[in-house]
Amino acid sequence: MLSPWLELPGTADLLDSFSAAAGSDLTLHGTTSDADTIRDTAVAQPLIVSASLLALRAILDGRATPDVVDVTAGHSVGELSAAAVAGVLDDAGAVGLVSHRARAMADAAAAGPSGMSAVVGGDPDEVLAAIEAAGLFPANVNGGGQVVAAGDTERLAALAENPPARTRVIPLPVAGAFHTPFMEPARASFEKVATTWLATDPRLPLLSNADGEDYSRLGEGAHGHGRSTDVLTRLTAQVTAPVRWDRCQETLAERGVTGILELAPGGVLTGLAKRALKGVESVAVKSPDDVEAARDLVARHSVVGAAA
Ligand SMILES: CC(C)(COP(=O)(O)OP(=O)(O)OC[C@H]1O[C@@H](n2cnc3c(N)ncnc32)[C@H](O)[C@@H]1OP(=O)(O)O)[C@@H](O)C(=O)NCCC(=O)NCCSC(=O)CC(=O)O
Repeated sequence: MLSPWLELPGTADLLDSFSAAAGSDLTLHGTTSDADTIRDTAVAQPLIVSASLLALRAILDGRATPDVVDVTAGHSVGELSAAAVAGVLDDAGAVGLVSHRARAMADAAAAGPSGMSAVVGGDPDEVLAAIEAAGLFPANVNGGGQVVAAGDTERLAALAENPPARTRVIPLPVAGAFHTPFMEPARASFEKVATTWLATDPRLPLLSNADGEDYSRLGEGAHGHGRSTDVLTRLTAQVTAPVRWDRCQETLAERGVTGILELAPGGVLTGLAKRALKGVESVAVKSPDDVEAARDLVARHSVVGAAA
């Protein structure tokens, strides 16, 4: 997963700093660990955030993010990467924080057989009703006709056997029912770490998974504490709350976004954007081979980049 990035100058040192922050050997996991090892949530989440941030630094090549990016958002675990893109967390801080999140979620997922399945297509109201009737939760509302159901494994199997009209149910390779009440023990233990984590206010517009709002437009910050506290509070709540990626995409559309860059490992969000944000150009940065296309997209679409 990380081998191609390690061929770029400076990346090995950056990854060493991420390993130190994570308290685990991410270079080993990102290069030679087997698929089962890195599928473990406790390993997967810090690896995903590391891949995103190695890609970001490669694309920026020493430039400051606010000089290039007009707005940023991340999906579930990616919301921590987005917080780093916005400068709320420094890169190693994001990897350190996500490592705590990952261990807490892995522990909570080990409590019983649970999982997640994407429901694609169909009538949105019927899909939500069917998920509820099956005793499951609409964990990720991804837009473009995709809702991820989460909960007990047997109930997910029953939904797949009896899917809502005109839908397909696609099981996801994840260890538990993330973003649902199943994760309450993880939320409670993560909260103790997250709420005191070192953070600063966003330096560019950052959208929240809770409702797609830009943090600079939220009311909480007006009540005596900074935006960084809002971000940490919402990152904690996100562990048990639905990811409203549909609303994040709606905000991107309202802001007139014309180009989207998806950081590594990359691919799922550009896939969703092709359905929900038709006509918006996107590049998924999967390996260093995509960096030139990413820079080209930024050069043609970034408003702040054009001004800088
Ligand atoms: C469901 C996916 C696997 C689908 O990805 P694909 O690359 O296969 O996408 P695709 O576009 O080819 O779609 C697969 C098939 O479904 C069909 N299809 C897709 N979307 C459709 C729609 N809206 N309506 C009708 N059909 C649809 C396609 O036509 C295709 O059919 P055909 O096969 O006939 O061509 C992906 O979008 C995904 O991973 N979504 C879930 C994202 C997510 O929420 N992850 C959970 C993260 S939890 C997490 O991260 C935990 C944490 O917080 O840390």
